[in-house]
Amino acid sequence: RNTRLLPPGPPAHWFWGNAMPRVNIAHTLAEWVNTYGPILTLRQGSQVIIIIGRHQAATEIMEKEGGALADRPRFVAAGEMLSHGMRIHLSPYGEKWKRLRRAVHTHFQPKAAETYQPLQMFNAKNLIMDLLENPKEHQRHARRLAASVILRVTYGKTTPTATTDPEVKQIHKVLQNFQMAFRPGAYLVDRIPILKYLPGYANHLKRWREEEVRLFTHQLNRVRTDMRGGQAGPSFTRYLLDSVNDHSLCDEEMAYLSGALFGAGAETTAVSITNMIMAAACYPEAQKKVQAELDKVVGRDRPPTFADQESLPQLQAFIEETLRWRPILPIGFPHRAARDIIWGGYCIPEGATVFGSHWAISRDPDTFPNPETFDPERWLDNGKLRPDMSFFTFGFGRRVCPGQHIANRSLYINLALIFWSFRISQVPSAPIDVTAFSDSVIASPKPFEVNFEKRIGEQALRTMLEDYGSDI
Ligand code: HEM
Repeated sequence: RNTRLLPPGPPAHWFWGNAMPRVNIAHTLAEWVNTYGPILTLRQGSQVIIIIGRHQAATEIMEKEGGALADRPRFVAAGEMLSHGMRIHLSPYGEKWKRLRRAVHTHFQPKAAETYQPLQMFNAKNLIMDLLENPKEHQRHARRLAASVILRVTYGKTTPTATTDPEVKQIHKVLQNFQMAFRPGAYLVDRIPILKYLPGYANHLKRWREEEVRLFTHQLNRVRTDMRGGQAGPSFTRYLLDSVNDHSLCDEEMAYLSGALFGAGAETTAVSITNMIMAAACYPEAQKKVQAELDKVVGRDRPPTFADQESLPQLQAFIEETLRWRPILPIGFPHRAARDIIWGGYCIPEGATVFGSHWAISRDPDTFPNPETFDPERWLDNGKLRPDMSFFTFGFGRRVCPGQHIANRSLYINLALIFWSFRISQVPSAPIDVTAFSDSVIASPKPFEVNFEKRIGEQALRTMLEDYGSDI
């Protein structure tokens, strides 16, 4: 019954299923959506995969049927062998996920996220100082900024968090291991789960697991020790340890939950900022409008703050458009259908893996006419942000990103300060390779040459930013 009602899709090999390209998967999915319709079926072996590639279908399926899609598919290598079911992202829907999610949600809901604003301003100022010193390294600075904020938010870590900091390097290494284990098709065990019990199979996953357990436990214990000594600043981990009776998480769950936040929040934020710098360099007219708005609302005698956010719709539209134009998770994150879902005469069968494909949705011509055009104006009506426009930057339904309020604040304050301080342009001899970003992902994109011309005199800028934000 279900097979007859499956959405259409490209022909698949009877045993292997659909061949997937090695790169630019998101683009291939978008082409298939153009050919087969808003939702399509793929197969990997016997696994049915449903791709949702249009805005309306995503709203009606991923959002309205959110309850049926709160589950994740099984990840044997990354979720079971490496993480022993501890990573919130991969955790199946159930009692444990609810406990983990509640803890994150409570700490990062909008009101609570506000308490980190002074810290975000302080780090945004540091990014400006880094750009003044060495503008060519802007991508590295964005990574350092994002790592610094997330480590401070998660652990209250007070040591300088340069990307060369040994602890940051170790955290990156653990994240890289995870990304390797999570890569689609990387491990046969994801197709043949019984291999998990084969002695000697993928032994390195055991070694990687020991490394991450050691690191995450060490971080948790350090906060615990700081708390005993009365030296722990506010942080997510401190909150977990303080309210252990409310959320009933054991030590390993707390250690992994904090550890997971770095993976979730660091590269995503860094790549978003880099994409915005690239968009500014590629589209000077759009940048000019944001700067005219900053000049009118803020002026050049004081830096922008969070209090200005509501009065800067042009800047907000620029951010929204960049997040649509270069989605941070182009393929999306997998969900699992817990029951049959009927939509448009098709059936998404129970057990199917379902992706809301961010890239394909971002190219939906009905919602975003001329989707390849970078046009912040599409988000505005009479100079105000349109309430009827949305994109799914932070995912879908019950699994929507719980860090979105922190992330949005980071993007706003950094972009406001960058645009207020600099005019960004391409270096004529080395034009930006926009295609290098077309698969914009967690992996770092190819470098491109950008010029940061000061809009505010350097000394005046340094003086005005002296007391900007606080390191809590
Ligand atoms: C621009 C920055 C960010 C982007 C674009 C982003 C995007 C996403 C997306 C698309 C998902 C998957 C949603 C789904 O399954 O449909 C997700 C999940 C998640 N994000 Fe973010 N995120 C960002 C920053 C952050 C930050 C700063 C944090 C932590 C403070 C965070 C924590 C998480 C967690 C814990 C999950 C897993 C939720 C679950 O499975 O229940 N993210 N994020």
